[in-house]
Amino acid sequence: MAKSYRRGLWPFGRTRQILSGVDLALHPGEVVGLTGENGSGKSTLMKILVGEIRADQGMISRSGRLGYCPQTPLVYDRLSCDEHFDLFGRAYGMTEQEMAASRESIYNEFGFKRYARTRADQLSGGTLAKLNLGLALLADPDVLLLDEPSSGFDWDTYQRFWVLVAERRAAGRTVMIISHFVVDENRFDRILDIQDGKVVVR
Ligand SMILES: Nc1ncnc2c1ncn2[C@@H]1O[C@H](COP(=O)(O)OP(=O)(O)OP(=O)(O)O)[C@@H](O)[C@H]1O
Repeated sequence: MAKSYRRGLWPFGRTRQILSGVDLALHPGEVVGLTGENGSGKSTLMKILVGEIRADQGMISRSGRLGYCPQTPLVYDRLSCDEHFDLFGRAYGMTEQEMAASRESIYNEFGFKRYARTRADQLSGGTLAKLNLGLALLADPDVLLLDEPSSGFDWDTYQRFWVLVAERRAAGRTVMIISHFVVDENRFDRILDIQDGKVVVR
């Protein structure tokens, strides 16, 4: 696939090619890392994979349920954590029982039940990151796409995050994570690097 962005107003703007000839496939039961220098196109690629933006050229085929954790949390300032889970659960078509069970397990896993009724605009950055990840996990997606999910996490949450990723892999789910940390390298089955608009295996 290929993607370029136009900068400036038409007809004076210039087009900048971000991705060119990207070809990748994600398989069940694997944890894939996506790296690349700042501005290389990692978030752009992930946004294309989830359908948030369109590629200029190419074809994407998806199967199963997708969960997406964007780099900047997409939340509603005035809704509480509970209300977010409720809203997303309905959008996913989950029953009340399924949604409540999943929500409680996410609260327990990441230890933020005490903020269940706190509005998003009153959460700390780390708790907001937990909510962002929790919303992506809510419907137990087959494919989980995470754009730098752990940047606001404390050490304990960071460890729990990787346990959860390992559990998903064991359950045959796919996880793709944008990460800058070389220290995480051994946690991935494959690491893909974006270089000059293309995906290369590291
Ligand atoms: N909507 C947009 N319009 C114009 N240019 C954009 C747009 N979104 C991203 N870009 C540009 O495309 C390039 C790739 O951006 P992207 O966010 O995909 O990079 P990234 O690899 O995720 O970066 P980082 O590591 O800093 O998060 C950057 O130069 C960015 O400025």
